[in-house]
Amino acid sequence: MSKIIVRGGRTLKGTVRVHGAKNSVLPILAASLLAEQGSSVIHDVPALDDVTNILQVLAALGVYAQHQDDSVKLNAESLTSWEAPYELVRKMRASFLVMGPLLARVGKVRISLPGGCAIGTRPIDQHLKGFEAMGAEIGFGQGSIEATVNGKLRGARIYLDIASVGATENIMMAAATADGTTIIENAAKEPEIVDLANFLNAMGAKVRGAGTGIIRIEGVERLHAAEHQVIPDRVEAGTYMIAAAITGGDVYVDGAIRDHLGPIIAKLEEMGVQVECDENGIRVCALKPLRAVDVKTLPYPGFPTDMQAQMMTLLLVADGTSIVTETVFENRFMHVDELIKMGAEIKVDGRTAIVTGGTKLSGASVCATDLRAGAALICAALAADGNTEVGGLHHIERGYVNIVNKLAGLGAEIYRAPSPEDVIKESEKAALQPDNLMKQFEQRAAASAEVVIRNIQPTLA
Ligand SMILES: CC(=O)N[C@H]1[C@@H](OP(=O)(O)OP(=O)(O)OC[C@H]2O[C@@H](n3ccc(=O)[nH]c3=O)[C@H](O)[C@@H]2O)O[C@H](CO)[C@@H](O)[C@@H]1O
Ligand SMILES: C=C(OP(=O)(O)O)C(=O)O
Repeated sequence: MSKIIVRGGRTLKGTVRVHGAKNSVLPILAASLLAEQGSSVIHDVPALDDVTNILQVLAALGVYAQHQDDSVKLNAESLTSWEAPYELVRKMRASFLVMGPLLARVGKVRISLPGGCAIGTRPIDQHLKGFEAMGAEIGFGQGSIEATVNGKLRGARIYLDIASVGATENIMMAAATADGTTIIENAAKEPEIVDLANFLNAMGAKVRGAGTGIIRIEGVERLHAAEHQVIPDRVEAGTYMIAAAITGGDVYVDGAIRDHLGPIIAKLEEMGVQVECDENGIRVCALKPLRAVDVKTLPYPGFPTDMQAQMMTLLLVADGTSIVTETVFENRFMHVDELIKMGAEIKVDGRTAIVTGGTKLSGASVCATDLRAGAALICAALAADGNTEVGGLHHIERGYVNIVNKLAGLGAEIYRAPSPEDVIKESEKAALQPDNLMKQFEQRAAASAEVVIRNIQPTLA
């Protein structure tokens, strides 16, 4: 198993750049399915496992994708399938975001039910309620959902029981080319919803009100390809802000957007961390002892659940006791047991964790149980005495581009120790690179030429 190894105690200093937002790029790539004409170009696409995965799902549906640096060009003019392969959907819940665009574009979709995962059961009833209200017929069988619509989807008024990010996105995409107007009430307000709406509008859609609780989508005849720059990742930015604060450091997070990080900034300031924002990024400086604060996760603009685990690690080094309440997912305290291995004092009671600050953290062998739990363990390791080995890297690599290099660039003592299987996988991957394939071909050609010459020479002699 590959591991990240951190020797704690270094103060982080310098500048770190934030990549494009995972949670924006996934629905935006799914939305590219809606373009009947031309090639969409998406900029600042982070090189994450989740991105590779959704691109594979799109490829299986007939989308032709080309990478250039951190941009991706996608042509969805000729779709070839309406079935998202089980093997790919199983790997990533967000694959479910192709359901809305496929229903709109092809009128038919088969996709496996996304399972629950470490952080909660994560049902999809609100997505399906929206599609049904728009005229789709939904059937279940053998772990899959099949949805069909007779003719076109129809605009509808849809009240979401929960302001679900994924359901809001899926319904927005389905509604973009529906007959008539769709109104989503109690819609999610996250910045990623606004980013998706901007992309859809650039494709010719008429989406109004994204970022508020009521989104109005006037269906248009068809959508075309568009160019779009993904917003910076607020969770990645927030994670580096916490990493800076937990080491008493001074870090400029290049690309972080103040308006997307309101609750993180507010909590850091309540704790006594100095935060300065300008139009290009956010500087975090934590020189004084930190104060304990209470944190409750809520849908945007509340404190993001995706920052709860990282924030909890910062509370461990503050003076006093803090209460952390998780209201979005029912099982998102999996990092607590791992933090306890590092000497943390945390008591969990249902959806509340009582965090005793000021206890000394020490290095241990721990494992990421989900993406943000992994980020939190790395933050804790930066502040701990001695070496920490963090396993479960496949979770972390879903959401952080080059986390090891970025932290090392800020002065952390951190490296990635690959497993023997990883070394083999890397050499297999390298062998498949076009340059290396050509070299292998040339080597084989030279070797066989040598054999031929050796075989021929005695005859000639
Ligand atoms: C790829 C992506 O963007 N992922 C983010 C998205 O996930 P995702 O879109 O899956 O999260 P949702 O907003 O849908 O989920 C919020 C809550 O609603 C519940 N729910 C959701 C849908 C539904 O049909 N029924 C239902 O009960 C979920 O179980 C959860 O308890 O928003 C979450 C909440 O900010 C973030 O943690 C994830 O990082
Ligand atoms: C929970 C997360 O992502 P996903 O919805 O893709 O599982 C996350 O980004 O923290």
